[in-house]
Amino acid sequence: AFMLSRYESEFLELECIGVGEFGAVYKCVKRLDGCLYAIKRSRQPLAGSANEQLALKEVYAHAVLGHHPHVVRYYSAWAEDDHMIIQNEYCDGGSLNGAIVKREAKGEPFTEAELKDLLLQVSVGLKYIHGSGLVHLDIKPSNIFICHRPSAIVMGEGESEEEDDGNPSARVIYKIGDLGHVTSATSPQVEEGDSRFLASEVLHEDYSNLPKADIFALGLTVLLAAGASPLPLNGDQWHSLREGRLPKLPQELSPPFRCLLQLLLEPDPTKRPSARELCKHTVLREKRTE
Ligand SMILES: Cn1cc(CCO)c2c3c(c(-c4ccccc4Cl)cc21)C(=O)NC3=O
Repeated sequence: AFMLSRYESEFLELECIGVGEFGAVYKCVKRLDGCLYAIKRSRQPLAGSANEQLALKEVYAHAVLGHHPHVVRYYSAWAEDDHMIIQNEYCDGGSLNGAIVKREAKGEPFTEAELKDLLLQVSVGLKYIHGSGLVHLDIKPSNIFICHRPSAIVMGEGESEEEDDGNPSARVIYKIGDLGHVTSATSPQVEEGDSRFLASEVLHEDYSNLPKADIFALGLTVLLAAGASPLPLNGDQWHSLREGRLPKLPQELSPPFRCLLQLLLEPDPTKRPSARELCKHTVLREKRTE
């Protein structure tokens, strides 16, 4: 087009880092500030369509959620050339899904200490989202992004609002991303997320405990990081994963941690711990056992 779009004038596109039916995500550098951003460009949904609703809910959620260390940060969104564009924080460590694939390939699933760190960090992010009266509804490894905290203490004007989660030793920071399914926990318009991570009560349209559906999906997410085999989309295996039994794992986990994971997958959502309870859970708080 003769008129340079805002996307082209403000950003230099470095590489495509993801493609889906939604559109594509690019790693870009903003010409003005020289910083990296992840920018998703998707086809402008038809005005008044369900997809338009989804696109708007994503932007509303980011606007409401503001800044949190364990939620991917939102910078801007706009429409042009028949596309919707959202500019988010670029997480330099890829997605948790990518990390799981890499570790599996090397035959090194996450250790119990790493699994506890993952569960604790994502619980802190979920506590913030749930505390804002919202639910994510698409928690899964490909929607959790990794930032590598700089090893040296970065001098200079640190961002004051990023309160630390009190974990000085963590070199890896997990951030909840893709808010495309976020909705109100109390007056929800539920757009189901990935069926592999869907709690059975949501499949049966029981929306009375939506925050606990995020907890269920988080339980399956941690199990995958622990080395569980890929999750079924449907069928008998799908149902047996929702009867409260843990799938086979390639590693022995300590009984207290196994119990906690089992609780996350409880068929009865009221028996699953809340994000707030997980953040205080002794199993996750104790010093590293090894
Ligand atoms: C596929 N993919 C890869 C990455 C980079 C990981 O090193 C990524 C990011 C995002 C997103 C994203 C997800 C959903 C909506 C908007 C965006 Cl920008 C997708 C991403 C996002 O919001 N921030 C990212 O880093």
